[in-house]
Amino acid sequence: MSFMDIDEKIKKIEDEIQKTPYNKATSHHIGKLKAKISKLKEESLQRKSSGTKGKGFHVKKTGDSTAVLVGFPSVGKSTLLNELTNAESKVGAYQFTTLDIIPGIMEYRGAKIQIFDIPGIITGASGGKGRGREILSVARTANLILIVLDVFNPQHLDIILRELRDIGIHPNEDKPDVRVRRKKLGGVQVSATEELTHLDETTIRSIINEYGMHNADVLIRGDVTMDQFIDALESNRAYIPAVIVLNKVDLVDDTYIKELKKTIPDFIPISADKNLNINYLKDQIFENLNLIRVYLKPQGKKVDFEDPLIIKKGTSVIDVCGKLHREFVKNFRHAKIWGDSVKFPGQKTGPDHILEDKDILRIIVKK
Ligand SMILES: Nc1nc2c(ncn2[C@@H]2O[C@H](COP(=O)(O)OP(=O)(O)OP(=O)(O)O)[C@@H](O)[C@H]2O)c(=O)[nH]1
Repeated sequence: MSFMDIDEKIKKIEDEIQKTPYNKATSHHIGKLKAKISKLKEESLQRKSSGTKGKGFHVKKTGDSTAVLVGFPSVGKSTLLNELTNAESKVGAYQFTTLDIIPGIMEYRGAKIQIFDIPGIITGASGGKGRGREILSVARTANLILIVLDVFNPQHLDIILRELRDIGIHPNEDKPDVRVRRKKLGGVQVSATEELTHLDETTIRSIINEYGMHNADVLIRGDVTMDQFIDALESNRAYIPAVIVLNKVDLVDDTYIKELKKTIPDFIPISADKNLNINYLKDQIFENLNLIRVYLKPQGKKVDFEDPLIIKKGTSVIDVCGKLHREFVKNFRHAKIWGDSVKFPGQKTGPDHILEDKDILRIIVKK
């Protein structure tokens, strides 16, 4: 099947969905059609990326975590990258100055966060859509997406979100909790932990069948929608937190910003050029990456406040031991902690204790 065939096929099925009234009796049919579309889109994506293999949008990751800047040309991504990081990205007074992926390192609260600038989301006539998508797929590998909007073009947000979704990225969404276990016999058995208001068993079966499974146990947690259920069956989905950044606010007044707040609920207003609100943005990047700092206190030594260990929120004491040295895991006795995660300073904890930002940690091992 050529690209054209795939696109046409998708269009045809979309038209059919449009024409089909949605009700209990048609739900399973619509589910099947949506699953077909999802599979075709996946096929088209796979081809686009294999076609350009080796041309190199592979970016080396360094640092504790990575974020990527996504936006239209000339919204000020290069300027912002230069403000946030040590990179020296070219800033152009015309569009399309950024043609490569430019990485920079932002040092903040002792963490080294790698930030990529990728070319504007619409890459223009020469780039073509396929290449644009290819580049955009770099976002898939990031831990955080920074959607950069120009203050005069807030409507770009919807386009960006759609483009991201088209390549399987779901910004700010939780991964649907759906487990499917194939079996040899017994048909499709569905169990759910709560009432499903968007899906019935026939629809679930029809979708599962479309994916070539006729015997399987399906366990669903949460009231998932039909689209979420289909997404859960695709392996290629990325659920990544995103922050919306509104740049060039130096060009408008407060009333303008207030108006925008009515249509875009959550954005961070900044001016990359005039250095407005950049520190707050750094703070929000750190927060949304879900990072915390832990200061280590080696036995008989002072706390190392200079070089904190940067870890993910939710990390336990024993996970930290694993990062440091396997001896700490093997000979772990207990930990002593000073900070927000404990009731009193120097409290003894076990291996499963979850650390919090700015905790001081001392690991005590068996002699
Ligand atoms: N007034 C104002 N101008 C800005 C701001 N940030 C960037 N600019 C200007 O906007 C223009 C585009 O900035 P770039 O940083 O090159 O934009 P870009 O998004 O990297 O553009 P591409 O490389 O084409 O993708 C330049 O003339 C910048 O000086 C800002 O906060 N306020």
